[in-house]
Amino acid sequence: MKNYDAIVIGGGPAGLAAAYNLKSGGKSVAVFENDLWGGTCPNRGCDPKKMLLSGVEARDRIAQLQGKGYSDIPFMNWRDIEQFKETYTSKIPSGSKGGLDSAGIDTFHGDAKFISENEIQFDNETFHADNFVIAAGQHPSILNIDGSENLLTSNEFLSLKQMPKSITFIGAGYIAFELANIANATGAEVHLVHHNDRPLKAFDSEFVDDMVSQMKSRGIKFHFNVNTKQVVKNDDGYTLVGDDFKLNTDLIICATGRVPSVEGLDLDAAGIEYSAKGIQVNENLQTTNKNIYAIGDVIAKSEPKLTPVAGFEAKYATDYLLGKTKEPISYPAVPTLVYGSPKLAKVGVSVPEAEAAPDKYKIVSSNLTGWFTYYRLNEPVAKSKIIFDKNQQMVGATVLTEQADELINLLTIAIDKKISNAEYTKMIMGYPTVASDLQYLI
Ligand SMILES: Cc1cc2nc3c(=O)[nH]c(=O)nc-3n(C[C@H](O)[C@H](O)[C@H](O)COP(=O)(O)OP(=O)(O)OC[C@H]3O[C@@H](n4cnc5c(N)ncnc54)[C@H](O)[C@@H]3O)c2cc1C
Ligand SMILES: NC(=O)c1ccc[n+]([C@@H]2O[C@H](COP(=O)([O-])OP(=O)(O)OC[C@H]3O[C@@H](n4cnc5c(N)ncnc54)[C@H](O)[C@@H]3O)[C@@H](O)[C@H]2O)c1
Repeated sequence: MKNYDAIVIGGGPAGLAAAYNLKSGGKSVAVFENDLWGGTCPNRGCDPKKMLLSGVEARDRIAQLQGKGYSDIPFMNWRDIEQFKETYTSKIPSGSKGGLDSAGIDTFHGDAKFISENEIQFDNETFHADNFVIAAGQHPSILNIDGSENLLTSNEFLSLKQMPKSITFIGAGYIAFELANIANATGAEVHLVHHNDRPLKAFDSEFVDDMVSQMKSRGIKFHFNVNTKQVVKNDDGYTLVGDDFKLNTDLIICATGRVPSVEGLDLDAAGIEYSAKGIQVNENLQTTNKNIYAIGDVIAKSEPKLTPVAGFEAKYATDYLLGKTKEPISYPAVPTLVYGSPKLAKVGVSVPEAEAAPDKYKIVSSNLTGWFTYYRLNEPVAKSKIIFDKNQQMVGATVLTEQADELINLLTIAIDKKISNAEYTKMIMGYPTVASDLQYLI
């Protein structure tokens, strides 16, 4: 039997951050990973996606400057950019494991399962620990339909060796929008099939409609209110079948959500309760077994399932475990972003929330296309909705622009640190930039 102070299950952003914090807190630590060291974000999520987006952004810039210095819109060469992405992702697993080795954290690769409240079994050996941290993340869900074996997921899309002539995404959430936009920049025929007519349902519908219009203008074909019933393989691709709907396509990516990776862990043996939404945790991120914590995408929570949230929870849970805090977890404002063309982002109080409580909130809508920062890039759409409380303090924002990824972070700082307009104007920002515009937004 092997003994550790703490065992972490999952070597993604949450698990790695937890392991390092526990080790630097003086604990003996082991991490178990059953797939790629580094987890979803750097191997099959945020980072490879955003590397591919670099090419889309370059193309968008050129497209916006037609007749203003440029006269052709090049397609993105998929094989080249995919290989560029690979130069980054191929080093992640060894780099992630190497970091743990150098820190003196033991690593084990393969499947482990709980056999009691404080033991797991791995390779016919029993491992005991005083505490466990479960950070097993999520994996893509696949529709339960006839022909589901013909569906691929974001995992395979991000490493396709060749972009097919036509590609179809089922779903209209973050993944479908982001990957459809990338495929479109290569010149592929792109379809997006959705079971209702409310894509990106967590976002302001007016801005989503603008984003859909932009993507349509680039040639992406949206098929709303189509309930996918079956996928049939044929000689030269697949047919997606819905009620009164048929679509022939070369490849189909299922992007209908992600599910917690709990199967195989035998959580019941450790007294840990969970549901289809994830592992149940309390305000200290303890599971129903108080010695076992769960963090990151694998937990059932209302906060968005994102890398920085996973890291925040890892720091909190392990600080709590180390006795560094006794407070319940308290999340700061969490920005969320859809990396399309343009990018859509929100933080804090949402537009529907503000609309439902006009006595509490004021919404200031701005068309930013004429503002210098956006005008110089000739952005076709750039808009913001900033939400203020009764004290004129900004409490929420939704923005739609190519530069939303930078803008939303500045707005997040202002919301989180309660920076007023008067305070902001006391600072000097580099000009002309997204940051220097902020004094006119908040
Ligand atoms: C296509 C895509 C794009 C994304 N883009 C963004 C983005 O732009 N920004 C953002 O913030 N977030 C993004 N995300 C979400 C982000 O990747 C996750 O929120 C983040 O990776 C969560 O970290 P985690 O450590 O909780 O889980 P993961 O990163 O999923 O890590 C969990 C690890 O546990 C391992 N594991 C699972 N079961 C076991 C087991 N039984 N034993 C041992 N190991 C196990 C898994 O193999 C995995 O390595 C994206 C996700 C996807 C899929
Ligand atoms: N930029 C980012 O931060 C980013 C990017 C990608 C993924 N992520 C993370 O990954 C998670 C999963 O992303 P996702 O896009 O798979 O999930 P999602 O929950 O954002 O979207 C799933 C979509 O599939 C639709 N859907 C469900 N069942 C369907 C069906 N039967 N037919 C057609 N459509 C159906 C849903 O209505 C929804 O629009 C996100 O919630 C987020 O946490 C984040």
